[in-house]
Parts: sequence; structure tokens; C-alpha cells
Amino acid sequence: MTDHPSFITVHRGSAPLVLSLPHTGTDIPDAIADDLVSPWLARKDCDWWIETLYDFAAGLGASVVRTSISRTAIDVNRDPSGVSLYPGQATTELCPTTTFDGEPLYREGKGPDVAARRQAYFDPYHAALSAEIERVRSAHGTVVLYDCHSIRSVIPRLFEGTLPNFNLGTNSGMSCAPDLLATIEAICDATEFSRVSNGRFKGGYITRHYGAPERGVHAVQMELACRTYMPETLGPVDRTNWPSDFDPAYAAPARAALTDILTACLVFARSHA
Ligand SMILES: N=CN[C@@H](CCC(=O)O)C(=O)O
Repeated sequence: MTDHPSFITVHRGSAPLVLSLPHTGTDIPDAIADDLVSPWLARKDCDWWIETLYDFAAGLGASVVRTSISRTAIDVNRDPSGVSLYPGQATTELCPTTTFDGEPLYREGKGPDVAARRQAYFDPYHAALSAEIERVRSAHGTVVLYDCHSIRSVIPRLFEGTLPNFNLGTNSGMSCAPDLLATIEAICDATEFSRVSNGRFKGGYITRHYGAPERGVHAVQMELACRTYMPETLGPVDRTNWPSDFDPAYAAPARAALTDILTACLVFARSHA
């Protein structure tokens, strides 16, 4: 149970809260990197600094599961069968062939070996995450799974205009109890930041697959617009301005709100134990 490959890290906490960090990895195995257009493009859609932003969570007693492998190698937040998250709409695949903006990731004639990557990198992440969810659920009876994400605020290929700061996804209400979502919404709405629930981002594979309120697993995806916690140019980005550095002072208001949200998740789980 503790034998994970080195690219998976699991922090085991004692509280009924599990954080998933599926998109903070920047590692790209050499054999894959050789086929890619550029290292910068390959990491452009990383959820930058999210592991740093949430580094207080372990102190709350939360468990934290992370992969250091880039989503460009394989996206652990996509259905492994290849079914699109949003049929008929622009999105990225299990092994993305383009960035969010539509730029090709692979050199001419190159592409992913999806089955091999699934076995090597997708399956270990889900083995670790599912084991941690079950460990915590059986200890407490109820667990909140909080899937941590971020995305640039302006990506015309994916959505119109500028994304709200907080984008909550609960698989259109199916992945958690309504009162948990309502509590998180109230915390967001008491801040200076904007918020939408089940808007453009309704939760990816992790939220949809593990969220089972009737079994005591309540899953919520938090998609932060990047400007919420890091300086961001609103519009096309390039190597000179993306990613910007993590600035703790800039991130402080977002971190305060996220601390309140995770604390509320714990109160919810403990009151439903
Ligand atoms: N930063 C990542 N965003 C998620 C969004 C999933 C969803 O559509 O809700 C992703 O691509 O996996």
C-alpha cells in the first residue's frame, strides 16, 4: 500500500479531508520530451504553484496526493477510456496533443503511446488516490475529496471572456452533498473574489469518478483563475511572462479564503461522521 513510484507523493493525514494535486507536475520523461515541440509549451498549462498555495493543508490534518508528472505526458483528470469531459466542446484529452490554446504539443509525425502512459503514470496516481480516500473514509465514515486546480483567466478556445476567480465543480451537484457546496459558496461570496458553481468547469474525471455522497465520499473541484493567486497577464502569454513567480504577499487573500474553505470541509466531514 505504501509502495508508490517516486513520482507519486502521498502525505497521510489524520483528518477526514483528502487533497488531490493532479496537474502541478512538471516532469516529462526524456523519451516523451524528445517528441515534443518545446519544454515551455509542454508546461504552459501546468497548474502553476498550486502545491505551494495549498502547503498549509497538511497542517490542518489533510492528506495530500500529488504526481510530479506533467499533464502533457498523461492527464490523470481525464477518463482513461478516452471519453471526453465535454463532448462537442473544446477540451484536452487523456494524452493531450495540443495546449489549451490549441498549439500542437508534438513534432510532426510524433504522438503519444496512450496505453503505455496509462499503465506507467495514470494507474499509479489512481491507486494512490483511491487507497487514501478509502483509508480516510473507513477511519471517519465520511471524507471530503478536494481536487485542486488552476487555469489562466483568459483562454478564448475554452471559454468566453474572463473566468470568475473561484470555479467550483461538483458534477452539476452530483459529487457532494448540497450543503457542503452551499457552505463553500458562502465563503467564496464573502470575499473580494468572484465565483461560479458548475459553470464552464463542472469537475473533471477525479471529481466525477470518486464523488459518491451516498458512500460518504464528497468530491469538490476548485478551479482557481490564476490571477486569483499569481500575477497574470490577461491575454496571450509567452515565455517572457508565463509563468510568473509565486509571490506569497500576492497570494495571501486567496490563501486566507482557501484556509476557510478547507476548514469548512473538515467541519462538514466531522459533522457527518
Ligand atoms: N486546470 C485544470 N482544469 C481541469 C478542469 C476540469 C473540468 O473541466 O472541470 C482539467 O483540465 O482537468
